[in-house]
Amino acid sequence: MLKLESVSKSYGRRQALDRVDLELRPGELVGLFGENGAGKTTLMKCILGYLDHRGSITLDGAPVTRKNIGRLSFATSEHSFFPTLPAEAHREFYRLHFPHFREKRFERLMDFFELPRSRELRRFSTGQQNQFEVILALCQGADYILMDEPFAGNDIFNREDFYKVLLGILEPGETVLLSTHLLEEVENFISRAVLLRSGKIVGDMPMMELEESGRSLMDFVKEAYQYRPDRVSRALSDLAPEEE
Ligand SMILES: Nc1ncnc2c1ncn2[C@@H]1O[C@H](COP(=O)(O)OP(=O)(O)OP(=O)(O)O)[C@@H](O)[C@H]1O
Repeated sequence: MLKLESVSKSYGRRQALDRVDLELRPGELVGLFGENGAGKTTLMKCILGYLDHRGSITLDGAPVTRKNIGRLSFATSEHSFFPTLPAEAHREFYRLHFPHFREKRFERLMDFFELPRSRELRRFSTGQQNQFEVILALCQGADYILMDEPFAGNDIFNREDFYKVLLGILEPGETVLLSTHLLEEVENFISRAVLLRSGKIVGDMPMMELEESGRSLMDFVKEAYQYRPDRVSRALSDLAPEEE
């Protein structure tokens, strides 16, 4: 289990995470939602040890260190691959460095996205780079796969099909934490929804429970955020040019 206890993070005076408690259990597919600046990326970077923070983060009871960091993988739109290497060189690198590298899955996903194996990554389109970033995170052999808006800029056909493929290939013990703004697209993929607002968890709901209550993910997010439908009309009337 990946466990966060009272995790807080500030950038100078700006508090990005405020005493976050969160447990991710093996096999869960968790959607992490929240408005721009809610703290989703910061949360993932704290889990990965990229950022100093207060509070505790443990993997099966042990702090995240060089010893167990390989159990976590990360796909980010900031990209973490080597731009001057082709896909096939990444496959070799991962095979050498990650004992649980999933080579068969790598080949299948490369075929699914129809990515060229011998072209340097910097010559991929942004969408293809995102796809490759996700492939690496899924094939590293990690138990906890963190994905931070992995498909920002990708076309809808690839994204929707991809979530179906993902459901088919994930093994029971693999856990996914996926941050995205595209609620409808992942509604049928995730098993649990976690909502962040101003660095605090304001909602945490198993999708089964949500379905049983007859509400959609969007309903849940709007409730938790106390969404105000009059916000747009108010902003427009405030911003409208004054009459002479
Ligand atoms: N390097 C940084 N320096 C200062 N403030 C930062 C830095 N990174 C993030 N922040 C601030 O921390 C808060 C949380 O940012 P974060 O990027 O984690 O949000 P997010 O939920 O991922 O947003 P988005 O959906 O827009 O990607 C925001 O107020 C942001 O301005």
